[in-house]
Amino acid sequence: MDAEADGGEYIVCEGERGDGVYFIWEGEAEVFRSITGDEESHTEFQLKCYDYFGYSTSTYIHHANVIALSKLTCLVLPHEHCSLLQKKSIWSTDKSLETCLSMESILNLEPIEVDIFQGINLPDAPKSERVFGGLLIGQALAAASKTVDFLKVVHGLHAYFLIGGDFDEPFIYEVHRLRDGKSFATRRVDAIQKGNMIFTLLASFQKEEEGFDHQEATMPAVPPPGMLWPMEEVHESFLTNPLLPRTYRNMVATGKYIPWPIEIRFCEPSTSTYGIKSPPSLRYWLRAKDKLSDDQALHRCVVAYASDLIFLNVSLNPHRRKGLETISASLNHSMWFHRSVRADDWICFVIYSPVANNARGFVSGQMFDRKGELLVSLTQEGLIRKDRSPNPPVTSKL
Ligand SMILES: CCCCCCCCCCCCCC(=O)SCCNC(=O)CCNC(=O)[C@H](O)C(C)(C)COP(=O)(O)OP(=O)(O)OC[C@H]1O[C@@H](n2cnc3c(N)ncnc32)[C@H](O)[C@@H]1OP(=O)(O)O
Repeated sequence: MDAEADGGEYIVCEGERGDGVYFIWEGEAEVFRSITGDEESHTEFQLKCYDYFGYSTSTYIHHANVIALSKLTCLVLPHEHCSLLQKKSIWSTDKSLETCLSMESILNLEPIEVDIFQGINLPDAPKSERVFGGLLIGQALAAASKTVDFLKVVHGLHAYFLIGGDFDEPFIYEVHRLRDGKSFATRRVDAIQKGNMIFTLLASFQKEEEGFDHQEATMPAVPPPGMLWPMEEVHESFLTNPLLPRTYRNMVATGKYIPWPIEIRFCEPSTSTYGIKSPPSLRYWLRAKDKLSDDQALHRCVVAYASDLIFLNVSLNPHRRKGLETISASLNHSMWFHRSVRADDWICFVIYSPVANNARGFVSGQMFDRKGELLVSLTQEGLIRKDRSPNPPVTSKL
């Protein structure tokens, strides 16, 4: 909506309830406050084109009068739409994000001190037995990104998971500025809980630069995501699938299913649930469920988060058999970003495990966009063991 006034007319009056934020589109105005009653008044300053005033919430009362000095046109953003003015990006620490489970809320960090940030495991986020490694990678990378010149984006990262995290304690991310060069910048981020370093990440950032270009890797021929089942439907089918043990089906039926913020579509039916041996490879499409703001740093953090979801367990495929219970935990994780990514568009994750030995599985992966361009290369090494106890309680060592 807009508001108009001629020279000398009041556009807002002191003591009146504010109805939104006013942006001056044309003309000039004067701000003044009454000092005692109506007689004395006191000019504060003048407003010109593109200046703005007013309040974004309906409870505020104007503390000054605004009078048009000439013909004045203001565009008014009513307070009920003022949330549009809030930034939606990992650079914002908007508290309202905590109410909905979007990727931006999961990666949201609170600045505590210079180069120190705090992240949490949202209570309503999906959980497994351990604090999800991808959460630590995504939040630590977000912390590092906040300390780097915005023209530089992450191109490589290497992380180590040192101790299992505690779901109920905040993660404190300490960023160490190792180097700031003209083209590159390097950061180390340590994640601390109760005084213990649980995770550490090294990340290198680079400015965009013209250079040599080739791609030998080719995306395998896979069905497009639109032709494949959403994970939710696969999950529902477990309830009635007679191939699955009854105990497993009961667990699916009674367990609370919390949808992931990442949508996943397997390119071929996954047999891992059935306890059947299969080759050490997997291909699936993934993307963030929510639309993300255009912030390349955010997109890379979301891809980093998602990359740890279904990766290491591919190394268990050739060892699966009925009744075999396993424990697994990511030990380290490396990523190389070759190109810009859009985490809210489909990405094909092609995983292969060339070796497992000494209770460690090794996986390597490639992520392609829908055109077949290689976006990211990844590797991970993780602990894979036969479970010694039927239901091992995984507790934090902090
Ligand atoms: C989108 C939604 C996301 C959220 C949903 C996610 C779902 C998807 C999930 C995706 C998941 C993605 C992947 C992720 O996110 S995994 C999460 C990220 N990774 C980690 O948290 C690993 C952190 N690192 C460590 O915990 C340590 O470095 C480890 C443990 C690796 C080594 O440290 P250490 O050298 O000290 O270890 P240890 O060898 O002495 O053993 C440690 C303990 O384990 C017991 N133990 C040993 N062997 C067995 C056995 N065979 N059966 C049963 N228990 C066994 C053993 O008794 C001992 O306990 P205790 O005696 O000390 O009490």
